[in-house]
Amino acid sequence: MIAPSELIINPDGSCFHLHLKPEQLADKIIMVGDPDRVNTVASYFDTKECEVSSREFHTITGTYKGKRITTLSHGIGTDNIDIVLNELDALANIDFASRTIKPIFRQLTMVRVGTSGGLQPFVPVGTYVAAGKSIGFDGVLYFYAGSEKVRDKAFESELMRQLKWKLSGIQPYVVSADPSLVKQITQDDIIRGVTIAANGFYGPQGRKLRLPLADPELNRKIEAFEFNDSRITNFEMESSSLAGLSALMGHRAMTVCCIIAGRVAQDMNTEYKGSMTGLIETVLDRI
Ligand SMILES: O=P(O)(O)O[C@H]1O[C@H](CO)[C@@H](O)[C@H]1O
Ligand SMILES: O=c1cc[nH]c(=O)[nH]1
Repeated sequence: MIAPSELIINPDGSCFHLHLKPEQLADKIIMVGDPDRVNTVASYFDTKECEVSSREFHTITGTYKGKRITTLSHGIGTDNIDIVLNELDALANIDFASRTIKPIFRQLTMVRVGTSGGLQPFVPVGTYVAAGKSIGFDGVLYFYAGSEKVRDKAFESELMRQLKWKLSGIQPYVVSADPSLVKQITQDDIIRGVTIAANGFYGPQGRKLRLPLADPELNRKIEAFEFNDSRITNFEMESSSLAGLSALMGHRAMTVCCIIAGRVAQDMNTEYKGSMTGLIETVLDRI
């Protein structure tokens, strides 16, 4: 039995942060950072079954063209993904009444639809980029046993070498999104890239406002990095722990982003919400 302090169930039978009950979760999940983007995704639904809001976690479950889908916001950062993934997995695979793991595994399919900063001239503002691989600047995955089974050690070594890594205490890790899901969602019209999930928006993505950066050359080295014909395409803030934890748990997950900041051309689309709708429609159709 999993103790009440470890799997926290609210008095209404919902999980601690998401405030969702097991029966409110669909097998297909569209995740977004911004709680308001959940409304955009759900505006395409034909039916709406439930809507729950708690902190930055806003969830709507409904149907789209006959498919039952849950859309939920995870807020910003890989640490939030730790909460969201563990609670979604608990909703699917732990019996809340007996607090025991269910004998039959239920697999979830999760697509995160996010915004991102582009790092190459071939992914200008407005491009959709899927994270075939994610580089985690965070440390969430290291707290779970067996992380080495889902990490790409060769890629990690090459990254440390080419980036002449200087930031002590941070060891970037590399994980893959679910390959069959990436194929299903990207088909032949969405770029498959390598995405850095940074543990911050400013310094960790090489943005200098008032504070100087520890390695001011890091973005230049990231942009020049090349390994096995792949380049690092974009920055966002969740894809690494999403791909890594899902792989450890046995779920299918991936991230696809719309580029809203061109870090090479130094341009920005502050009116990006309109360009997210095309990506949301594509993911709804293909999930
Ligand atoms: O637009 P979302 O989905 O939030 O994604 C990106 O935008 C946020 C930073 O502005 C981070 O969450 C990053 O991953
Ligand atoms: O530059 C960007 C834009 C959106 N989200 C990020 O994390 N970085």
